[in-house]
Amino acid sequence: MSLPKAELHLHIEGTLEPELAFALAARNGVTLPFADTEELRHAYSFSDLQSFLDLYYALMAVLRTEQDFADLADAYLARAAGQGVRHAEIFFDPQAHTARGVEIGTVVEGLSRALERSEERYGISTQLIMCFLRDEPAASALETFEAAGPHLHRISGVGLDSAEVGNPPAKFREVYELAAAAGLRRVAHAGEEGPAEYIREALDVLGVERIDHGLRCLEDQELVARLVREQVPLTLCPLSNVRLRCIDTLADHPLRRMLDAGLLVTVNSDDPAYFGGYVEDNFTALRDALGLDRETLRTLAANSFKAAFLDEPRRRALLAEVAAYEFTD
Ligand SMILES: Nc1ncnc2[nH]cnc12
Ligand SMILES: [Zn+2]
Repeated sequence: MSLPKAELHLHIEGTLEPELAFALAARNGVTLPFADTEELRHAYSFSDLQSFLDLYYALMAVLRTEQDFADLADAYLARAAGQGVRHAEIFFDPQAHTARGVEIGTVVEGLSRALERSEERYGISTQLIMCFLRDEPAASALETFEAAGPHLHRISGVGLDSAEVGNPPAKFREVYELAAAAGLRRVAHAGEEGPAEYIREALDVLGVERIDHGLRCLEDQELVARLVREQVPLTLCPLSNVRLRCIDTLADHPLRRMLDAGLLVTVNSDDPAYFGGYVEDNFTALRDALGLDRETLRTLAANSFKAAFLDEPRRRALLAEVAAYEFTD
């Protein structure tokens, strides 16, 4: 049995494994520009965020029907269950699908079909977070929010992702105001490739409750002090950071320094099909690279539940499971 944990930074489209991509391509009559899964896997070598995003968006061509989205989410949940995940807050990118002629209702209803059965099947509670693509115009985010209107009862929050540099959080002030008025939770990617200033802007202008990545906060000690004081959760993704060359090697990852500074950090997988591991693989790789002891791993698991948008009884129950967990390896 694995250490119980929440996954708070997971793009469902980033869980599309090569085998499922080819199966969906065959089902939908889509031709992929790769001969087979092995050739596709060879393309998983990235120089930066954009080089990954190019492949990530291209492969989405195979996702067309509600059943495709349900199959994608179910495959993720089955794997997550094997990695100790007890709660998952799942990102999706509606504009990447509507731009291809797939309606937002197809995406949300398809994902929800799998999510609705997740507690019963896998013991994983779930929420959906709708992300806006920050390299698209603000008007497109507003249109997306409007199109999501009939499905908002299935969506817990909004997020901001895609190419960060040159697309500051403030560009999305209006749509975040609408989301807040609709009672949605707010998060945003900031400080992955972009500067520390974007983290401050996400907090001050968008009113976010969590920062996705946030790695570059370390360049601004005043900001670090604020994140510690306000206990703003940071959803770190260590294997992603190495694959997208935000850091050179896992041994260089500042996670331990961040914990020691008092930051509320969590460990997540981002796009596990592309970055070489799901969430527990991230825990294990960090443990091995940084020499983390069991109590530090327990702290990281507890942080994931502290940072989650859970109701208090379930948060308490899951924190109790973490406290009682007995390591066997
Ligand atoms: N790591 C990441 N950063 C920004 N946008 C993303 N979309 C999917 N993964 C992402
Ligand atoms: Zn991400």
